[in-house]
Amino acid sequence: MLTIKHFTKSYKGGKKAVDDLSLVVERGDIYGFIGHNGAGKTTTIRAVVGVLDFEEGEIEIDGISIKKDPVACKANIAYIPDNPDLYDHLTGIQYLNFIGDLFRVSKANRERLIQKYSDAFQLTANLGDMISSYSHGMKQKLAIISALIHEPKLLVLDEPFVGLDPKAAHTLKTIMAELCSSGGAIFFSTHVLDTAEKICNKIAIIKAGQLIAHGSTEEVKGKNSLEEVFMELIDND
Ligand SMILES: Nc1ncnc2c1ncn2[C@@H]1O[C@H](COP(=O)(O)OP(=O)(O)OP(=O)(O)O)[C@@H](O)[C@H]1O
Repeated sequence: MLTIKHFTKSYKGGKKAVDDLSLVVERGDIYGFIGHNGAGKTTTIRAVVGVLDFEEGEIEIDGISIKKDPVACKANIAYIPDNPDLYDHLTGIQYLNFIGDLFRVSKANRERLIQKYSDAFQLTANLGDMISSYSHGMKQKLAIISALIHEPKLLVLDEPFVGLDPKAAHTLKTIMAELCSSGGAIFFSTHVLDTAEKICNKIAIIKAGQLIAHGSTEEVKGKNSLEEVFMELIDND
């Protein structure tokens, strides 16, 4: 579903933010991407979803290069950034319809999916309100719903649990599991290690731009907790 081969990215004037990173996300995977602040998670994620240029390496979605055919790739991806920038002057429902138009979602599917996900996130009553009146968590929920209405094969999320209340976090976990059991895949960054340990079948740990562990959650953590393994790997130079 997602193949990253030797991805390397340097920002202007800086050292390598990500150095020779390779990993594969397969259909059905909930793949957690963890690392300390500044490790290179957002850089990798932004390159995967085609909003950040890169010179070295290759990224493919379902065998299609994100560099060569970004439009075809983006049709299959939904991306929720860590701080979604929504249009404040629209209402929630106007925004969802705007995204639905962009991805050419049929009227029937759009209505069904908006209903399903806004009910699940308890946002239905607020869809007629201006986004400018939403709390941070409500904006986060709207961004998640907008990502789901075009039924992406690959859902890419940057820190999705930040700002969500416990019920919304639980709803998101359920939706993530649903998407993967119906043949989709998820690649997401998080600092919430116990959630990653519980819901991910695969984990990658990045440190200072380099992948220092990746594989099935059992392989990566062994008999320890993910937090213990993470602390040990991050502290060892
Ligand atoms: N636009 C930019 N210009 C220059 N350097 C950048 C830019 N964006 C990120 N960096 C640098 O690249 C490195 C990786 O940053 P990145 O945002 O990918 O980390 P992260 O793992 O997502 O961190 P966090 O957990 O804090 O969100 C850091 O050293 C950061 O300072």
